[in-house]
Amino acid sequence: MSSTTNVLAPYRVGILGGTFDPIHYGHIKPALDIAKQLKLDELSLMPAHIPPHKQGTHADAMHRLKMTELAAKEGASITVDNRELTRNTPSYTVDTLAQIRQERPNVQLFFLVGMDSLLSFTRWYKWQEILTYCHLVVSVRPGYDKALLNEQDQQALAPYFCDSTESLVHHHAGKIVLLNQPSIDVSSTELRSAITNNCFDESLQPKSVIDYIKRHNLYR
Ligand SMILES: Nc1ncnc2c1ncn2[C@@H]1O[C@H](COP(=O)(O)OP(=O)(O)OP(=O)(O)O)[C@@H](O)[C@H]1O
Ligand SMILES: O=C(O)c1ccc[n+]([C@@H]2O[C@H](COP(=O)([O-])O)[C@@H](O)[C@H]2O)c1
Repeated sequence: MSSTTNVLAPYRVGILGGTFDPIHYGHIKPALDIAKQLKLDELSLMPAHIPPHKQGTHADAMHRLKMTELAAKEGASITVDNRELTRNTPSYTVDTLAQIRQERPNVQLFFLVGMDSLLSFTRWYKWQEILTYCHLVVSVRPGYDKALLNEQDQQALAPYFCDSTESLVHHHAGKIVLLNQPSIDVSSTELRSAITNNCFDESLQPKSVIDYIKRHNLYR
């Protein structure tokens, strides 16, 4: 480490929450790109037990966790945080981040989401409180665009948007930053329907996850 770097930079922790039903490269690759771009010290994948905005899940939590653990091996520095699986209430991000913040008061937290999540963010439970714990990092996702935010949401979110990743160092939390990494056109919904038809694609999911799905006959 040079004498001028990192002396004042806070320790940076990135968290990608998701249903991961199943996990795919649209989750992992943008997260790894963001980790590099933002020089994150840690990156964790956090499977949701009861995703607040979804009508249930397809594979049970234990399978989603196992697939997430396999996918985490795709990046040397990725870990899995299973804390939400220990709660039997909706996996509200605000509760999770409040807990993490209590455990680690001094780290800078970055909650990673895709653009589709930004479009619904003002409907998340206590969304303003979420931004007191973390920065929100939004990755591009085919089919979704910031321009699709309605007028009311644009106004609500405007004070939080931040143009440069460099300036994030000056804020402990509370900024929303949009990053422009290569996009990956895949969703768990599309994969589930392909798997039902016995179609698997190693360009969209790690082979280890595909093998797990086959072994446990998931999504049939
Ligand atoms: N292809 C993608 N590119 C960028 N972000 C993505 C992509 N797929 C998912 N994400 C983001 O990852 C997080 C978890 O997504 P989730 O597990 O719901 O996957 P999904 O593919 O959207 O699932 P489903 O199709 O079942 O709704 C969300 O913040 C979502 O915006
Ligand atoms: O807290 C909320 O109200 C909330 C609403 C929607 C999604 N989330 C979180 O956002 C992450 C991605 O959710 P999903 O449904 O796209 O898999 C996951 O960690 C969810 O718990 C959280």
